[in-house]
Amino acid sequence: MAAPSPTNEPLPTQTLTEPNDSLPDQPSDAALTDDTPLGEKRKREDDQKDQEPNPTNPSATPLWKTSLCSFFRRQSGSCSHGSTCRYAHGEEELRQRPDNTWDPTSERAKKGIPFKSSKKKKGMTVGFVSFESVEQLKTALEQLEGKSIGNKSIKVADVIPRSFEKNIKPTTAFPQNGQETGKPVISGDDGDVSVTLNGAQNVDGNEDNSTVNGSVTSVRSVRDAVTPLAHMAYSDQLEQKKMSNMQILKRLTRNARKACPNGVSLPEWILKSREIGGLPCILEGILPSPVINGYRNKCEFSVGYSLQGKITVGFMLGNFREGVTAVEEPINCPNVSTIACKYASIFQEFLQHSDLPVWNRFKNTGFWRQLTVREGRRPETTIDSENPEANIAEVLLMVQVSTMSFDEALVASEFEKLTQAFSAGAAASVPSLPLTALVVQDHQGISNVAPADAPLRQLPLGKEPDVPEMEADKNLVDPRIHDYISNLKFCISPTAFFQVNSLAAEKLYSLAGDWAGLGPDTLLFDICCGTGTIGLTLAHRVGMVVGVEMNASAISDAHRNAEINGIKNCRFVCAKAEDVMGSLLEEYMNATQLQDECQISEGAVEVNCTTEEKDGCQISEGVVEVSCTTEEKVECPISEGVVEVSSITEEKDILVNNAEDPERSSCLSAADSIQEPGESSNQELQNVNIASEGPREPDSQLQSNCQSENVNPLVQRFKNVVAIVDPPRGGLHPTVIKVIRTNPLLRRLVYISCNPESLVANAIELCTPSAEKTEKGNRNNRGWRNMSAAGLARNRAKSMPHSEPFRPVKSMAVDLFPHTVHCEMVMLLER
Ligand SMILES: C[S@@+](CC[C@H](N)C(=O)[O-])C[C@H]1O[C@@H](n2cnc3c(N)ncnc32)[C@H](O)[C@@H]1O
Repeated sequence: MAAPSPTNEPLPTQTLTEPNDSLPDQPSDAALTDDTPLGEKRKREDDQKDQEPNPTNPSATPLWKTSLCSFFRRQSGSCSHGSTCRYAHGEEELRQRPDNTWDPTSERAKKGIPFKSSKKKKGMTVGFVSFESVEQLKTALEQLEGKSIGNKSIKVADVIPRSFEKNIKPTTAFPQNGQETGKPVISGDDGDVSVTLNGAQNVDGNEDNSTVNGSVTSVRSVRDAVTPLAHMAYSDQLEQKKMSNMQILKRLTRNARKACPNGVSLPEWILKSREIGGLPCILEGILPSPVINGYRNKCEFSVGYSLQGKITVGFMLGNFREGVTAVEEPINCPNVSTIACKYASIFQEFLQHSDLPVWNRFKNTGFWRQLTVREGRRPETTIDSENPEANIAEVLLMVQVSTMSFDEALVASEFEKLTQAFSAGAAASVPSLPLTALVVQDHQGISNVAPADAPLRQLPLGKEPDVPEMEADKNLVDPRIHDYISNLKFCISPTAFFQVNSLAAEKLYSLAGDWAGLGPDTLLFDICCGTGTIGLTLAHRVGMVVGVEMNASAISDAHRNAEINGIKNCRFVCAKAEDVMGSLLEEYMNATQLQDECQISEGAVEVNCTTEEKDGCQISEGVVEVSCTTEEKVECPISEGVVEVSSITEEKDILVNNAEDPERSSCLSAADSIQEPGESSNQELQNVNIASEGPREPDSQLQSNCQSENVNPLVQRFKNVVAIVDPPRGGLHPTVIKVIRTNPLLRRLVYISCNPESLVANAIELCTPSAEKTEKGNRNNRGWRNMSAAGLARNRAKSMPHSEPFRPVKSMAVDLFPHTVHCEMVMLLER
């Protein structure tokens, strides 16, 4: 099969839109496109029920038969609703709308504004309209300008034309692609939407000068799209990020003030915020990245067509939602390494001759979708910021494809050619490029963001001399690369999260550790732990780490990382934090309460173990005698007395010897836990504690945790329970926030965020004082759809169970992403 000509891509021209609410039941292809998810029909039926007219007087419903029925048209004149369908079965039945317009997909509407074809994806506020000629386009512009649908106005905007579309009459250069013809696009859920004519809108919306007749005077470069701050000195970039983070942080104060319930006094931190310009706490500054150029250890390159119409591997100039589909080579993007650029270029060259098509974002068809280049560095004590690439020792390539409906033999042969192309390209490069593993990810979804469980297949790069052919073909080798943070080695599998700027991440983690107030008697929860980086780099500073992560490969990496670095005081749980955090905290806190049950008499404490503990921990006597001094009593908040055990040395030794046996690991903890805090060195602790769990299905994981480690006595030795959370861009799940907020023993929380907006939203819930009487959440309230993240958080804060709020203590930005607007934010919350 030949690669399709770029002209097969529908020509993005101009978007024409209106909000959904003006035409709530729009059944045209705009609303029911090929990508209409399952369940849409049902939705439509529901809509229909809502609007069911009186059959004797259909015109009582103003929208009755004002839109064409797409089912009727698609199914060649049949529709299950028959004559009761509220949509028009054909042009004859079609009625004019109350605003005197016609269904824009109808012939009558088209008579008004001629056009060639249109395209819109469900849920998008923009659509694309193509025209037969410049004249047609001009007419449309004139007629559309200033038009409104309902009470919302139509906006017309350009999309960036690809150069092969420039100065060529669309009628001759771009034959109709045979789909979605003759339909203007109607959509939008938030009011104004744009009509895109032969060009693409700029992300910023103000730099583009592309014109409607297809000649572009200026479009944004890939450098500007990917690294918009690259034109500034690095010190100015830092200043800009600091200022913008300050503005975002101020929202926390404003929103928490707003959300503070009537009759409850404003917390001290809000009152004091006036002294620091409205900030919720001091922003200590911004930590610069140790490396400014070529720092990204992971780049995801899209496959598509350039402005010149050439198959290209690189970055999109904007996003699809904005009508931008052009992909440009990653040249001059200072955050990308030359190694990554070279691999993009090798792949691009390969695609020019491939027999399989590149992915078409409009039609959701094609084969080649994306190339991910992941780099692993050598350990290094001194940072060569001038030449960070000198340290790159390993490269993992992951090519995303959509194999559906392609011939297996053809696919296999293309994969073979791909392997050869990468291997030859890497070897031919001067100096040669590292190439550790090549993986193919099969993904059918609309966007390139594949689910964590999308099938992966490793392509053998060459046969190991001592590996039999069969084995090599079975891809037995684990496709992983390695990187180093804080002198620890990290194993990274293809889909596991790993900070893209490892050297700056090192700074981030150590700052988080410094703020978390760690010590040998600290139990650290590393929530959203990925490959275990935070917990493992801080493990030597705490008694124990419990990491929670939903990505099974990342958890498996975390286990391996603990092992290769000889760290034994970590337990990793593979589950969604919202599913297990409640139980995990309960598990540890329950154990704490057991200690509270200790009876202190004359400085001696008797710890009564439950039968379960006895069985689990093999403390045969069932009673352990401990003694404590008055002074120690004051120091130990858990048992009101620091426990000292004199008679279990032997027991401990036995347990240490069994450290390899996971069944015994909690017993190790038990024995160790009866040590006086600070008595055993942390190293010693590392030698005795092994409590890690392999990746399992998130749901079964929790059960198994609960069953196998009903009460983990290890917690008894911890005075200090701290959480470091590092959630994805969306922030923490509301359940996790609630669990953290309502657990009174969790006094300190370090929040690391790659999106300060979601940090603020989560902090509103964590820091707003409780009302005397908690409001019940209204599940039926659909107003949330239009709420900001902060508004939603304020709303949720009202139904937060009565609990002591946290207060923001300090914050610091850490720049992991030079040349871009992004930056990490760390905030310490205490109560
Ligand atoms: C920003 S990354 C941080 C990873 C890690 N702390 C690090 O620095 O490498 C967020 C991590 O949260 C995980 N994640 C996302 N949603 C989650 C959830 N609901 N429960 C647990 N982990 C989640 C992701 O898989 C990802 O590994």
